Amino acid sequence: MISLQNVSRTLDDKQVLKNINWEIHQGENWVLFGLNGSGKTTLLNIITGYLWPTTGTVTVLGKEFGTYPLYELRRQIGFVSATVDKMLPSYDYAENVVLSGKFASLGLYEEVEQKDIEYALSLMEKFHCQNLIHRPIETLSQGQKQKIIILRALMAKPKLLILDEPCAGLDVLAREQILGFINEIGNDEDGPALLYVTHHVEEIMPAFTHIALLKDGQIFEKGSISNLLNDQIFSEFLGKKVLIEPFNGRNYMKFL
Ligand SMILES: Nc1ncnc2c1ncn2[C@@H]1O[C@H](COP(=O)(O)OP(=O)(O)OP(=O)(O)O)[C@@H](O)[C@H]1O
Repeated sequence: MISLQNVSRTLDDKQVLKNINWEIHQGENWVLFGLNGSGKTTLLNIITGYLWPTTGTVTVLGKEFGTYPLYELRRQIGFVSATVDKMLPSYDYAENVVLSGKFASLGLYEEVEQKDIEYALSLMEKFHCQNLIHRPIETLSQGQKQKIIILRALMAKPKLLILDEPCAGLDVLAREQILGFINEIGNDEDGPALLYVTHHVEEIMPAFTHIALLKDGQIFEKGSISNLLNDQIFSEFLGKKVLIEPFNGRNYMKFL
């Protein structure tokens, strides 16, 4: 799905990413875990083709960057961040925003086909959002808006869905709702591979299989969550003694 080989990136004389080697295969759901300033955004910008690496090669969905039209690739990659909701058309209905994912717009400005409408509604039903049908966006809670934005990304049937801190700014209840929602998408056999960016251990849901720990622009460790999500690795990664406590399929971190 994604292959980064010896990827480095310099911005204004600062080496922001250093020699990143990372492979994401079909059937894997990854967490990209890093503290502020570790290089997560820069890495995502490289994966989505908005930034070019200074050195190294990037292959996404089997296509090496530079050899294939980027807009074709981007259509197959869904992207959700915490800030997209600010751009939502407030008077439009939720289902129209979902539908607009087909056209890579945020509201509906194009002619739609019946089959697209049916697919949008089926997505809303499949992921338990039928109660949001016919609701103007301005009447939705922050968590409900985020669900609509995620469904909008699914509308284009992406092979890869990147979720860049999608729970940032949500209250604890809305966050739990969204995490459950994302977990369901991650468990869906017909769904896209997920790449979830966070710096919160408790957001790592059971559907995630792998984790890459990014520190100072370098991959500190990467591999299966069962091997890496533990006291020793996280204490070394953070440079502070921490305890990772599993509970009910999730993990919680405490500083000692
Ligand atoms: N245009 C730029 N010029 C110089 N340095 C930059 C530039 N953009 C980012 N950086 C630096 O590169 C490092 C990585 O930034 P990046 O935004 O990728 O990190 P991040 O992990 O996404 O951080 P956060 O979680 O705070 O958003 C930071 O130290 C940042 O200050």
